[in-house]
Amino acid sequence: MIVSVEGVEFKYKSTEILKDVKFEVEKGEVVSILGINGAGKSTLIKCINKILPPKKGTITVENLDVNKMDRLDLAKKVGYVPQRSNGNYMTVFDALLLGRKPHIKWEISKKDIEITENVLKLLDLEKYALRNTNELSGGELQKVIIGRALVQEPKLILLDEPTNNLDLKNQLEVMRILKDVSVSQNITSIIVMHDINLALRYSDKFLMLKDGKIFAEGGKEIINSQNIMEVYGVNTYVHNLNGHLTIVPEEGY
Ligand SMILES: Nc1ncnc2c1ncn2[C@@H]1O[C@H](COP(=O)(O)OP(=O)(O)OP(=O)(O)O)[C@@H](O)[C@H]1O
Repeated sequence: MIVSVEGVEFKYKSTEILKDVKFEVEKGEVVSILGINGAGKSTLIKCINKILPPKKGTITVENLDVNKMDRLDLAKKVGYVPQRSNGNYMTVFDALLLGRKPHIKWEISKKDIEITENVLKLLDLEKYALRNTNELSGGELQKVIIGRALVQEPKLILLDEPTNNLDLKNQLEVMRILKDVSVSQNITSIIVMHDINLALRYSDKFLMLKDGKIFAEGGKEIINSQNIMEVYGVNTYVHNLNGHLTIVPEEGY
């Protein structure tokens, strides 16, 4: 087990967002968090990354209590891709290299450069290496931010709607890369997703969040018409298309 969330509660002022959230994630799993807008998905992954402090409960990563870890130690284990990012006057290469920061002691090593170059290649960003990040399209920038999390060589990556800005090919590519690193490097991903079909294709496990609680948790079997109705309020058919489970909303849902 890499992540354990136990009895987590979170409030923004007096508004309760997360109520007794409890789940575990195994090493190397790709996990999608599903739920309607405002369900608390981003809040949950921000709690795991210690950006927000839960009011109650415990979150551990590799059996260490996140709340007791310092930022640097946490950054060696956990990468985070936020919902929105801005570019700046830093080049793509330097923005990726920044992901090595938690590992750099005195100066940048050959290994740091090598890892950065590998991720540049993996995400097909080589042609942008020397361009400033404020001169990229939204999708290109999104890939750089995902790349920076990979350069960090974390055990766990938390991603908040990572495919949002991406065209179809890049959506598939990013999800495939997350799946590949989960298999080849045992890196775990917890991904907030709105596209249920994309989630179905690449995830091992699903967490459906409703009213601040885990409504359903498990494999593909929990992505069924009944649960989708309960969580999203939409009538759907579940089809098996060439071996891929596919959710199709009913006419007039
Ligand atoms: N800084 C904040 N202060 C007060 N309320 C907030 C704050 N951030 C989020 N909220 C509220 O908390 C609730 C959960 O927000 P959160 O961003 O976690 O939802 P989400 O499931 O990620 O939504 P989406 O799918 O729209 O991104 C929402 O009702 C939101 O309006």
